[in-house]
Amino acid sequence: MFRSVARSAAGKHLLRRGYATESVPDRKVAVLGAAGGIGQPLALLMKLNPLVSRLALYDIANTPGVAADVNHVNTRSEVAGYVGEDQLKQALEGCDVVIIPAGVPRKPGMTRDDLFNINAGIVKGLCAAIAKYCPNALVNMISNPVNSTVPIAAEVFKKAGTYDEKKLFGVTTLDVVRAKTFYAGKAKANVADVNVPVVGGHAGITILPLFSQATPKANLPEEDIKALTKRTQDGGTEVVEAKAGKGSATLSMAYAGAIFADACLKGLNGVPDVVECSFVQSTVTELPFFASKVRLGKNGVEEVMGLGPLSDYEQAVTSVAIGVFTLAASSIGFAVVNRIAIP
Ligand SMILES: NC(=O)C1=CN([C@@H]2O[C@H](COP(=O)(O)OP(=O)(O)OC[C@H]3O[C@@H](n4cnc5c(N)ncnc54)[C@H](O)[C@@H]3O)[C@@H](O)[C@H]2O)C=CC1
Ligand SMILES: O=C([O-])CC(=O)C(=O)O
Repeated sequence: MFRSVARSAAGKHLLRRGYATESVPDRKVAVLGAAGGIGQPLALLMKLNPLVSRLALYDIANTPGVAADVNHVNTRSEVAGYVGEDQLKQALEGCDVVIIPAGVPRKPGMTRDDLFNINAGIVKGLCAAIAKYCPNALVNMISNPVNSTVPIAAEVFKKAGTYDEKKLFGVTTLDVVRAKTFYAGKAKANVADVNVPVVGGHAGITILPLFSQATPKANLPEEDIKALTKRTQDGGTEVVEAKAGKGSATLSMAYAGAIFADACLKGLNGVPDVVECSFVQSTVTELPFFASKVRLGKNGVEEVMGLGPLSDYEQAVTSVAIGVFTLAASSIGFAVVNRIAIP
């Protein structure tokens, strides 16, 4: 449904923000896990996004308060809070984009895989509801371990007969955000001008920043590239340790999640050349899911882009990461089939 807002206050705001269109489509976005550490700032950032007309905030507790709070912000969207499974249907119906940061975060000493048992069950339940109530929505999976929660979501959607590989995304934008920040610091570049693709997955050495393709070019020495790569791969752990038991990245993740959801909305609205890195179904390597640059369009993924030219170092770390993935894939398969009862 299209609603002309060009002459309204919201329309003028959109024009000022560079979203110049005669009419802006109505778009409903849901955040599942909206009362959490990521969910709350992400709810605020999505409320600030002029492309959103309805914002549904769902959690198992506390969303009425978050929704009442965020709803007073002076932007276009109407915000509603939904709490508990009974209200999941209402939260999801009519959604164009569903963002999932529901699930437990890491504590120091844990890997993302340690979250699997709890988060796989949470994601499975939420995806079953998505299949039922908004099967055409783009799903932005934030819950960890992303390398496993995305294949689990795919399995749930396949069983429900709603799977569309163009509509399922593992959100790896925080890896890109970190790679840009760290590179800008080392290259003494303005971070706003920096671009760094990050491919692979979202855990330790599966996170592969491609600094050889970073712009602006800085010709950093090999040891700097190795240090930047390691820092990007360990970025999540850096935050987990600094928070010392109080969770993992929330604010930078909300920022990254908002960037990715905005890109999805722009793609849906037909904005050309919207490209972000994401963990998607892929034929770029032999692995079924892999993060790489993805062109977003009116149906979600329009093109999964290749890796481009890799340096010798990047080729070596990519081979190692693919090995790790292949090993893990057997356990993901086992988990999906045997440990998680797919409806
Ligand atoms: N993809 C990425 O780059 C990143 C992913 N994460 C992951 O995001 C997830 C959330 O992290 P935080 O927000 O810090 O955790 P949190 O514990 O602060 O919030 C999680 C929220 O999920 C809710 N929740 C639990 N079960 C639910 C269900 N069945 N339905 C709806 N909501 C449910 C909880 O009530 C809570 O409000 C974690 O798994 C974390 O590892 C965190 C940072 C980066
Ligand atoms: O490290 C974690 O557990 C959370 C996360 O995925 C990140 O910050 O990249």
